[in-house]
Amino acid sequence: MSVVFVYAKSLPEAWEKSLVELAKNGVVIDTEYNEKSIDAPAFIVVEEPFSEPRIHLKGIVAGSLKGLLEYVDEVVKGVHDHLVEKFGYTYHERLFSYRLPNGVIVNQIEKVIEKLKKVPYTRRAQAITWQPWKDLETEHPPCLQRMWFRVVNNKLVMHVHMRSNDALKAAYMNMYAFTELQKYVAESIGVDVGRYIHVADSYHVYERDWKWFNAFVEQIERGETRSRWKSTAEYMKMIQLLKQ
Ligand SMILES: O=c1ccn([C@H]2C[C@H](O)[C@@H](COP(=O)(O)O)O2)c(=O)[nH]1
Repeated sequence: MSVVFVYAKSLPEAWEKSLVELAKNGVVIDTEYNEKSIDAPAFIVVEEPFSEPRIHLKGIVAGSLKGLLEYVDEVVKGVHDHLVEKFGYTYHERLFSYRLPNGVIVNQIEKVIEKLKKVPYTRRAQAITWQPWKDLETEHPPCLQRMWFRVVNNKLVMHVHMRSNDALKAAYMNMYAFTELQKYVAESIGVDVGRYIHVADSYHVYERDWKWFNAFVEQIERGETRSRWKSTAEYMKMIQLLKQ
């Protein structure tokens, strides 16, 4: 079946398994960037997203090792929201200050936290990014579409829905940052972090990356990539060493 379905304990395990499944089950589909991609819908379950090791060094495709932390600050703290005019959107801006065409601004995450504090089992705690009055026309519409939250057994569960996700060059960093947002919401409610589910309508790898994608998948299957899994403490130490 041409779908990616993954069940894993940790983030590095989930990401690796998703790439193996995509290589096996993906189909070749054209893209709007004049090149082909290998593509499948993906459903990725991460049972304990904060279990260690949580870092996959190969998943950090950001120019620098600390780029992962900068991306977390962008998504959770909004450090790049001042650049929205230039880039069209940031996830933090859409989630924490979603601007309606009439100028009204909605802090969806604050509302999610309020709702879950009142009714932990509500099915209505969600935040969206899509703004059809402009995203249907803009050049770079957001890939993240919706985040859904619920408290189950005193843990905060989060489901994330993306319309499009670069499996090789973005998915790990997306999942890492989104689970940091999950932790932020969990802490605001006063519960632990629970299961994370990542859904992508199109989970893909571009043709230009196929060579190293296939090589990486072979390395995963031979068990050679475990040395790239690091605990958060090890990762922080690596960043400190680079600073010196
Ligand atoms: O958070 C993001 C933002 C972008 N992309 C990737 C997915 C696609 O490869 C590309 C956007 O292209 P379109 O789907 O808009 O054509 O960027 C991600 O994977 N995650």
